[in-house]
Amino acid sequence: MEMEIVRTNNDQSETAKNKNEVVISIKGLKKSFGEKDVLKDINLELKRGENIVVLGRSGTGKSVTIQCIVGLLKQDAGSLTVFGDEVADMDDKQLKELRIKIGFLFQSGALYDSMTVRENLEFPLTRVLKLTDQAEIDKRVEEALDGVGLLEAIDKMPSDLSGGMRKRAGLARTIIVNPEIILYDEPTTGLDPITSREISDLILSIQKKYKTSSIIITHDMECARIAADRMMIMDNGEFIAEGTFESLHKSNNKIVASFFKDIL
Ligand SMILES: Nc1ncnc2c1ncn2[C@@H]1O[C@H](COP(=O)(O)OP(=O)(O)OP(=O)(O)O)[C@@H](O)[C@H]1O
Repeated sequence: MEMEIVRTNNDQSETAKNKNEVVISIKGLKKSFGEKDVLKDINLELKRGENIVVLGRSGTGKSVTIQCIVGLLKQDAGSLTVFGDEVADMDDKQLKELRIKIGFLFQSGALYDSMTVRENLEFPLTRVLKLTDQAEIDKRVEEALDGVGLLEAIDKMPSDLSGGMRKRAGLARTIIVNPEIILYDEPTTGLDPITSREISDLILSIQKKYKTSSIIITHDMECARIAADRMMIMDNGEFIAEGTFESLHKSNNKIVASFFKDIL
């Protein structure tokens, strides 16, 4: 299918103009499971400092793409590089290093229920970065929690937190190892509209503060409006359109328009 590229004069944002380094490059990616061709021809370039929102109907291949990026799945054909290195060729040591550079925020926030918020945040510092200096660990835990506005909950258990607070804690645990790239899988799912908005604002402020590059998979159009520098629409294993929120909003493509049907 021909990709529809919708652009407006505003597309050359500061981000696009100044930061042309490509951090993730995906070319002609294909992945099948048995008879089912899930990824047919995925092409994407994530630039340094950029937030890309990926929209797509259920079962269209978004999660499979993310799993290829972190090396949990291997493509059948095509190329996928992160900072110039082909992920499919990486050995276990290189994959470990890759997964430190790429933070991943799961839908649930993925906190350990039996640990306090503090212990949840210490975990990647001691287990992944192998830090041992308790003063440094405390400082980083407090800074990360402060960055997501959750310092007061440091000694709480996850079960004592609201859904929005759990997301914040999950986000703090993602940023604490200073990832250069963050992959968000449905970051606002299950939250009320006001809390969703707060999380979307936080995703934007993390991009600015930590200079991260992100791919955000979401069905939440408000999240897309707030956090996306660029949006890409996936359908049936391919991207069929890309552009800013405003430019895609004007698209006549039926699939693209279906995502914007409730947007004024
Ligand atoms: N490990 C696997 N083995 C077999 N089939 C799989 C596997 N992983 C994904 N699939 C199939 O690939 C297709 C795309 O799945 P994927 O999870 O990427 O969809 P998605 O776009 O993320 O959807 P959603 O929005 O529902 O999360 C689905 O039909 C799914 O059943």
